[in-house]
Amino acid sequence: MALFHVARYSGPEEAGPAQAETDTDGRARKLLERLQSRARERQQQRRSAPSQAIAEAAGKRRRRPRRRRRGSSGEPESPGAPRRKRPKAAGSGADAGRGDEAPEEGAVHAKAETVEEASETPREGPPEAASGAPARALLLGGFERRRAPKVQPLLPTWLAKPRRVGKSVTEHLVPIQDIPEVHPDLQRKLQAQGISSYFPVQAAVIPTLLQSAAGGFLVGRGGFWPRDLCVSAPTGSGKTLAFVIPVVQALLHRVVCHVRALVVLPTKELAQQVCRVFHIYTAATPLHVALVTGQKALAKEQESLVQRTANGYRCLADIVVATPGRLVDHIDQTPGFSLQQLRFLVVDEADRMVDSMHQSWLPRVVAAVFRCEGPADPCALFQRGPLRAVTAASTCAPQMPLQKLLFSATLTQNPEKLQQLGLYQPQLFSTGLESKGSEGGVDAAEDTGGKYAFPEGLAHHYVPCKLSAKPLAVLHLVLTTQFSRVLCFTNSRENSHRLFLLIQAFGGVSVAEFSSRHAPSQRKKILKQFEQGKVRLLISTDATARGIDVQGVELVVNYDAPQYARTYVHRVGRTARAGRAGRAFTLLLRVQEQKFLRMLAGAGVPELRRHEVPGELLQPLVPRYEAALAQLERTVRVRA
Ligand SMILES: Nc1ncnc2c1ncn2[C@@H]1O[C@H](COP(=O)(O)OP(=O)(O)OP(=O)(O)O)[C@@H](O)[C@H]1O
Repeated sequence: MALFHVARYSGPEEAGPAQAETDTDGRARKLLERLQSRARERQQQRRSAPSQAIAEAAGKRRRRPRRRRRGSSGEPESPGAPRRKRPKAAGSGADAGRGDEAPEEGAVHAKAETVEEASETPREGPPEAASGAPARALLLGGFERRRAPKVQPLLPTWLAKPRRVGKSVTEHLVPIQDIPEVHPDLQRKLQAQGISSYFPVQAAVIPTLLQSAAGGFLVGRGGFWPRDLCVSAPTGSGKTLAFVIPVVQALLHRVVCHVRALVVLPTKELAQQVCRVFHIYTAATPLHVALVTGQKALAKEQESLVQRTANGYRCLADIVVATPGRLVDHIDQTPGFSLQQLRFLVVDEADRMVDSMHQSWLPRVVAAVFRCEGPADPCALFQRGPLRAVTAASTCAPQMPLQKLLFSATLTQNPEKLQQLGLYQPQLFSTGLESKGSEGGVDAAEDTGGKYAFPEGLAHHYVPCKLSAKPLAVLHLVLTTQFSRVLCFTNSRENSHRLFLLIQAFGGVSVAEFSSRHAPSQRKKILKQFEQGKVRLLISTDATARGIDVQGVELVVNYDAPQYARTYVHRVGRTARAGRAGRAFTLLLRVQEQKFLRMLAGAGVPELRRHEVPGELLQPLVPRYEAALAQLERTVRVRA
């Protein structure tokens, strides 16, 4: 498939031939001057040295057996043969011209030998050689270190110049009626969900996708494939509907049920959430949505995907929402499960999914899409094959394209990573503040920086505190703020568990724990309780950091500081969604402060406020906290 061009770095080799020549000339001239000055020094030394020493040195040298000269072929020269011209001495222009790099060790010795040999053999020319001056090997090198030129990031045009999308989800919204391309039934459903306007990312992406799907399941006018889409917009800005609406509309008038849209997400909970949204917008349509995440037994999932008939298998799902592992299981093990009619491949949380490419789920999906069973029928009405050049022959039978749609709040700008997705003429929609690099590297900022966009209603704080005071600080934040739903993140499931037990023992706060310690069904139940407000404080690992949309989360606490800016963006993005307000607090040890502040500055956090929690405020909690600690200790001892 024709990909975008990756020309990532313009290093010194890209400085151009003229520049390279100038560099070489400059170095050659420098070397020549150096050698000439050394020759002058030697001459002066010889003039001042006592003639006796010179004679001795000359005598000693004369006693050494003379080497036999060999031709370049390695054969001894015949006595009658004319003497070949000796290689020029080190100071000659030819050598100087070659000396633009510091020679390797072996090369130095070889050169030294040549120079010594030259001084042994009488020759015409410089008088010092004839006078039998002491031979000294001339070692080249010792050139001053030059700073390597700064590497400029070079982005492909589509990444460097994205289509800008408004960041605010409270201003300049587009009323639903202003995009008449959206089917009236879908408009009605949107309104029934309380949605009267499109958020900026939806207003930009929905019409673009609908236009590219105007040719139904076939390629567009002129035989051209639709472009793949990448969307980078803040957390809670409505990316889900930006793909749900156009996908549902494009499939509305399908006649035969086949898997035509596949949505791949990193976690089961996220897949469930997206599946719920699809169910809302496909209700009262002939479209079927299937969820394959491994939450149910494989056989149960197979029943929702295919049905055995007298003639083979019948597909039961138009839209499949899946996690990558389980999807591959079905490709391998579900008879009759076919992706050969797939039109849309949606990759949500795309940067995370790129990281999981080692599972090779994407090549498996692409292979399943373009799988050819038996010899290709040249008279087939529709053709399916990987992208090729548009020719008269290729356009005579209608083609079915595969369009990839990537969504994330922290979409990677690393072209090498994105290239793994095999995008076709991608188009980027972004709310990002700055592009990390630019086309041609002219105004490139930095290599790995890049700023993320954050929800406008989100206030960022950090709380400096000691390790031992961290649980107390969490309790203080929860008890003093009176927020009804607080999400607290730790870096490991052990930390989550310990903090949960401690706060449970402390009492007074309805608390629950969410991590891979729990079975999927338990996790589902816990999330539901949190959504319903039955649990006030949910202590979680990063399992809920991405995509989870729980209404009414007003406070996010990072009990453990996140290690990466990307993690921070997703964690704090669980609050201040869809234009609402929210607050994020990160507890920091003194040693973490500097690095964390630098990381957030690089990530583009608009304002990070320091929030001191004085010891006096924690003091009233201490007796109960110590009792809880003692109780926890007893519990741990009993379990051990
Ligand atoms: N046009 C709209 N008007 C009002 N609310 C909306 C609109 N579009 C989406 N929402 C609501 O905004 C919330 C966040 O949407 P969504 O989950 O799609 O965000 P997201 O951009 O995918 O976030 P994340 O990056 O965290 O996954 C949801 O509760 C959704 O119902």
